[in-house]
Amino acid sequence: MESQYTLLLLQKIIDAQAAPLPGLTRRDVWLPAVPGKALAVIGMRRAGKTSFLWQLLADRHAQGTPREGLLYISFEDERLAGMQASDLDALVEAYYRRHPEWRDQRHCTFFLDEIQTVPGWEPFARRLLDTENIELFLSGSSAKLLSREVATSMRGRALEATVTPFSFREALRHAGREPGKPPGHLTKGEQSQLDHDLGAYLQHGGFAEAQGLDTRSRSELLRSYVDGVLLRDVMERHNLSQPQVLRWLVQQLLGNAAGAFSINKFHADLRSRGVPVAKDTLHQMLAHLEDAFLLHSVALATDSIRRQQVNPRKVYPVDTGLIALFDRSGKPNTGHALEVAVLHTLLRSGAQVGYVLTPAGCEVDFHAALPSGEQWLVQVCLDLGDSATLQREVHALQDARQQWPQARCLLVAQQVPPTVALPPGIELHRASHWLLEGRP
Ligand SMILES: Nc1ncnc2c1ncn2[C@@H]1O[C@H](COP(=O)(O)OP(=O)(O)OP(=O)(O)O)[C@@H](O)[C@H]1O
Repeated sequence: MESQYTLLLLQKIIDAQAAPLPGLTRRDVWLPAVPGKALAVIGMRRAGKTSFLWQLLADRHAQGTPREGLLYISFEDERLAGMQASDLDALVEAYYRRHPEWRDQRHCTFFLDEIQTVPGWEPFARRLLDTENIELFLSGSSAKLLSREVATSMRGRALEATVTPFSFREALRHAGREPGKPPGHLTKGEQSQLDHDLGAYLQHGGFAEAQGLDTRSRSELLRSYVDGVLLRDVMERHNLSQPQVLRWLVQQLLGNAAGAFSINKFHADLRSRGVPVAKDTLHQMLAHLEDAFLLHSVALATDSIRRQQVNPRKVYPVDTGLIALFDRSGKPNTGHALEVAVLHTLLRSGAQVGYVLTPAGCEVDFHAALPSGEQWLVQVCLDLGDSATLQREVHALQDARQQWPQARCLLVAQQVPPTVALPPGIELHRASHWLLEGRP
């Protein structure tokens, strides 16, 4: 079917297929392997979704699919403004006009970026899967291509892969310093470089564009990312009218990264200052911030829904680099940054994560239920140098283990003393190794 966009789409196809493959840092994103489904690549703005689509395309090419069988199209193009769902068929027509040999017998792959700019694109995407034998990867701005909406609108025909800022290993790879051997085999000099790199990663975070920037430029960049989320992904998208309340909320949440947050307390505080806002609005704002991937909240690990509801959630930013933006102490908050990095490592491995508060009042940072069925109790600690700290952390793990006797107990510490006596069943891991490996 001809459309006013056919010629333009044809030109975009020719240009995209002639473009050299970008030299990107390889991402270790987990992909669900379910044939016949579209894969929606989601994540916070600037986390690297488009780049990851290109990685997937390059992988297909390396595995033998010629470039003609791989089509990347970005709909974020002012010349396509006004395109409607009915015009999307023109894309398939333009593609087959250029590559008639792929129409019948071959299995081509489309990478549709910023697809959400075409209203009503979902039936088109479903049809590509069902009738055209086209494998489909989708990505879009987190403001519009929200995970649960993709799931609903694609009627179960799409699965998701989440792209986060670089992990520690990916950040090292980006800098050309990924160790080529297991961390346990590093020389003293290599280990000391790795520890130094970890310190930098915890401060600077993993956004690709923030790597290697000086402090002031990095703050400006990360602030612009956060502003983009607040303005476009939350305020504009959800038609909210209290920008200042949203800013206070974010300051409160991220100024206390890895801390417990109570909407009730925050609401009471605003009321006492004469700010009229409904508690429900605050709950919604928090949910929108999570949907936009700016932060992740962790509930108490328990089977009791009631206990989960009455206990506050702990809130973690998507990236350690954001901590310094909101911290008012003026000192680098490395302890919290390490907790954030450990949490994201657990989440990347597909774990369900909660925090632990034992009946005796001991706290353990994370209980992680892994897809394999394994359970871990993870205590994160900066420095285990003094024996009182060590004893306290070990005691908390032992106490928590009474609730989860099957769980492995891990102490993950940035500074590990050369010799340390631990009771049976408690494993000690150097943070730089644990984050590098992604699992013990
Ligand atoms: N794997 C990577 N290697 C090198 N640079 C990267 C990588 N991933 C992202 N970047 C850089 O980070 C920036 C943002 O990446 P990208 O456009 O892929 O993110 P996005 O999530 O699609 O952004 P948006 O939310 O704006 O659509 C770009 O400048 C890109 O070059």
